[in-house]
Amino acid sequence: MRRRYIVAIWLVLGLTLMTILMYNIFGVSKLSNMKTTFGVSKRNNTKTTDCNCIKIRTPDEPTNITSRDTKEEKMSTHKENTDTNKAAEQRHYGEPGYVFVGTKRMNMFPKTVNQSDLDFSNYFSDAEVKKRNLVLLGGVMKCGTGTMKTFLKEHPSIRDAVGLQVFFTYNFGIQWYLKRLPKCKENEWAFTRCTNCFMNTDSLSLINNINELIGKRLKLLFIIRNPVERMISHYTQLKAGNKTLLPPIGHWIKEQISNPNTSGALQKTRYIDYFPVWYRMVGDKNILVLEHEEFVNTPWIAMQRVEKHLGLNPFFNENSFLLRKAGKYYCYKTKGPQMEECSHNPNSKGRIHVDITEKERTILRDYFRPFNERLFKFLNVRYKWE
Ligand SMILES: Nc1ncnc2c1ncn2[C@@H]1O[C@H](COP(=O)(O)OS(=O)(=O)O)[C@@H](OP(=O)(O)O)[C@H]1O
Repeated sequence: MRRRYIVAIWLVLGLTLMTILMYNIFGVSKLSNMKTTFGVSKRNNTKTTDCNCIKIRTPDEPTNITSRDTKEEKMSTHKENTDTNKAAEQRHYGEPGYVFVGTKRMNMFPKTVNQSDLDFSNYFSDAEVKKRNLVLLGGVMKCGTGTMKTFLKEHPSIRDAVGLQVFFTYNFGIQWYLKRLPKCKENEWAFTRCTNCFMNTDSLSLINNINELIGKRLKLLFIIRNPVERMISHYTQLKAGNKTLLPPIGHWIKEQISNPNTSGALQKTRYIDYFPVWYRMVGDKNILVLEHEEFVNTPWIAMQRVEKHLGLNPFFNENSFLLRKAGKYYCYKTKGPQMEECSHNPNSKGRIHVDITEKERTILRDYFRPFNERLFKFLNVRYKWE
């Protein structure tokens, strides 16, 4: 009899334990939308009842979201543009989420978004939108864009559109961008950079739409660099972030050149493939292309070109910059308590490049020569890139 009681007690205990376990598993499966797909926190795809967040789709987001939402896509560690664009298609506001830019996990969603925020008129009137002057540094990655941003921010007529950096590669809906553009007075410019926009056709169409909305007040800025050096810089950056998987530079170059249409590194460096479409989009007078060597060696000349391009009052001159002893790069000069100082660490950007043989350099040089020739003709310049 006593034995039966003990068995019964064990049964009850067992059943309770099983129920708790089942409940937990069920609960977890309900929350499985917290898993990541395409590097996007799926929390943002859940309905109100599941996670207490609102599913928001802005009018200009693609409509095929639901079919994509159901797919369990494996998260890859390395996301180039194609993947990030796919990711953009299923992005929604809601609880904080994140995206992967390359392998970097970045927070991107505003913490709270009210349903009413969907109403465009909550932000600004049509007339106000037209007051946004935007200057976009559209690339190219590894050509000095970070330093250009540091310098430009010093100009009294430039307003940094902080929240926009890099995000033009994603389609969050046009309001998302417009909302983050600071209001500008007549002679002021909101500035942001988007180094990956250069060869991203989705960015291009998004930017084109924004340009239309702001009354074609968009000016574009690009910095380009000797393609061989840009490739080595690109590889050096990859190497710094991915020490094991990357082949030696010689192999990497061969790999890129045998897959020219899928190599993001080559695409970014074949400048002539993308400039015509940018020029067509904004017209010749709204686009300025600078060259890396000039920017590094005589930043005041490059910055004066930018001022002229934007119709700004002269602010930068040779005296605005400081080259520290044994330093490679100029910085913007400020007055410190005792002496002239740099507004930022000029060595915060710029890596020591990996070694590369002359033969490997020649392979790159030969590959890019015809593209460079076409570019020079297009831009009507000739850089010393050999
Ligand atoms: N102070 C200063 N002045 C002018 N130019 C500078 C400066 N610091 C860095 N650099 C150059 O910028 C290169 C990095 O380019 P980006 O800032 O576009 O890189 S990134 O795309 O944001 O990663 C960087 O490339 P690497 O040296 O190949 O790393 C430099 O050529």
